[in-house]
Amino acid sequence: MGGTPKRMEDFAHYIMQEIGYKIPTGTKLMDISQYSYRYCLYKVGPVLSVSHGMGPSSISILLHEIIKLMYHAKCKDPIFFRIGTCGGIGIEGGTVVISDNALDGLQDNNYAVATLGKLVKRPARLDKKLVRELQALAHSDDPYDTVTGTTMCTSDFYEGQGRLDGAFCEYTEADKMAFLKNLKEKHNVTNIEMEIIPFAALTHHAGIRAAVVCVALLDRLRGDQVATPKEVMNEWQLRPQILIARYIKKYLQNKGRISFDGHGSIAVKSPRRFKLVQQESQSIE
Ligand SMILES: O=P(O)(O)O[C@H]1O[C@H](CO)[C@@H](O)[C@H]1O
Ligand SMILES: O=c1cc[nH]c(=O)[nH]1
Repeated sequence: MGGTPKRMEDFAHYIMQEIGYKIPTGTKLMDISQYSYRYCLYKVGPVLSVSHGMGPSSISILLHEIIKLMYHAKCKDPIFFRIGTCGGIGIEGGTVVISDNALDGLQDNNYAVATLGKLVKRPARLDKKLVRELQALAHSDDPYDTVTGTTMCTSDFYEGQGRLDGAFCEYTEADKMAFLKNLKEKHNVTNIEMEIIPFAALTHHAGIRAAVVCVALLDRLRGDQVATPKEVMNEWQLRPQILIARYIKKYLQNKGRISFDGHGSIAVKSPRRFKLVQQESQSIE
């Protein structure tokens, strides 16, 4: 999954080519969800490519629906990926970041949702092994860096990310820089985006392995505006897709029963059923 319908339509076509999936002659890939007018959804064999919009609320709704869909479709061991864009902190534009930890705008690593008038918190955890597997698939001859780091999730692009160029701004450049440097130095934050907290929390709650791979559109220590030309940004947005396609290809070549140990060798593991948790104490298999 990723933010925009266009990216996820492109990914559907790209992954179809990468895994050699054929659809019947005379047919074409369709957006199964086109009449929802909310998200796009493409199915390419064992891969679903779906857009989630912007921000925690949007992805949270989508995740509830996709987790239910996986459950009713009796999927075993699904893996969820978010392929996105982000602002980097102290990294070059074009760098790919695999998230190994998630924090919200208050540097908490829980997803807090007001539920029946009370704040319910769920831990936002990512699968560290999946992070290592993905990092092992970055090629040394890729013409860009692929790094691992903590990702901050905000519910706003402007004030939420300390930008000075929104409609309102009641802090100074110095305040912003102090905030960003503190994120980097004290909390090891490498990048900022807007969905990782619900993504990590809801997949973890369901027992689904999940990872977030984003390309940095800029270095926030150098500015706020995304001034990179469109063609360059479009090329950058392919980078997370390339990494995830490498993973999917390797996974399918090994019949879905593999794990990478980070050194190129493969270990067989048994498939798991994931949980659809309906109440805290009750999980349905
Ligand atoms: O490029 P996507 O996947 O939308 O991700 C990032 O871009 C959007 C903000 O421009 C937010 O959704 C943020 O998380
Ligand atoms: O700075 C950025 C760039 C992309 N997405 C974000 O959320 N922030």
